[in-house]
Amino acid sequence: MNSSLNDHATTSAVPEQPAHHEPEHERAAIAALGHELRALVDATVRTAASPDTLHRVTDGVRSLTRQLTGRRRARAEIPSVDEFPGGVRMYSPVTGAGSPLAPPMRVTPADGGVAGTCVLGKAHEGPPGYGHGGMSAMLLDELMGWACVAAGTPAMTVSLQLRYHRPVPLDTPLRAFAQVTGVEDRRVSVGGVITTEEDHATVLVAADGVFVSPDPDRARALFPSLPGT
Ligand SMILES: CCCCCCCCCCCCCC(=O)SCCNC(=O)CCNC(=O)[C@H](O)C(C)(C)COP(=O)(O)OP(=O)(O)OC[C@H]1O[C@@H](n2cnc3c(N)ncnc32)[C@H](O)[C@@H]1OP(=O)(O)O
Repeated sequence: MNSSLNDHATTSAVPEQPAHHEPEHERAAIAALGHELRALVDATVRTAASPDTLHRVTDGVRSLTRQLTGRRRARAEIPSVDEFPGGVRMYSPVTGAGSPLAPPMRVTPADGGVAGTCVLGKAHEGPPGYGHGGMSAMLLDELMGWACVAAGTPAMTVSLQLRYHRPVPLDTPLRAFAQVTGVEDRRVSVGGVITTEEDHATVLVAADGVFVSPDPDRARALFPSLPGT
């Protein structure tokens, strides 16, 4: 596993003369835009600005969107800056430093599995002040996928069972942990939990999942642009 997955998450400086086709420079630029877009999303869901202001900002955002021109990636295309499976995914909605949707969660190896740290904001809200249950599921699903990669068996979720013990607080450092608990041929059993960073003993959400590694023919069909498939 590439443990530097999210080292780009906090990068905010764009080189003055980015060297094109250098992945690290591209990733820094992607992460810088992702960072600003997440700030925009956060400001958008927290603001109490007047309708006039919202209309003015809408016009500004529309003109910015028009600047993202050029070739668009095809549906199943893997970005050149990514390392799939098992490495950097710049636009992952969970870990991607370039995603306006991602917290983004930082993944590192830990205690026989993988740990993920992040803070959920107002954009991830379910009950007022707490995280959406679907966000918890998404964090755990992704991290459990990373646990499969770390165990040497990249695999896809076929079932995910969640138990919500306590609400997950917003604006609070969180820690998720996932580990493989069993492997039977292509079937991988994985467990995961979410706690706060402050209190690892109080489980907020627990998950049990079954993941299956696609056989080579299925992998080729699902991911035609994956080198080696
Ligand atoms: C190159 C590989 C890359 C993979 C990397 C992924 C990275 C993901 C990134 C992370 C993103 C985060 C994560 C995400 O978001 S992953 C996205 C959400 N998940 C999906 O989209 C997966 C959708 N499902 C499928 O495409 C297929 O089911 C796959 C391809 C996974 C397996 O299709 P296959 O045709 O092989 O199987 P099946 O579907 O007929 O049946 C499944 C059933 O069979 C059991 N079973 C099957 N085989 C074995 C076996 N050998 N030994 C023991 N048991 C086996 C299996 O447990 C299940 O049991 P049950 O239902 O009866 O209880």
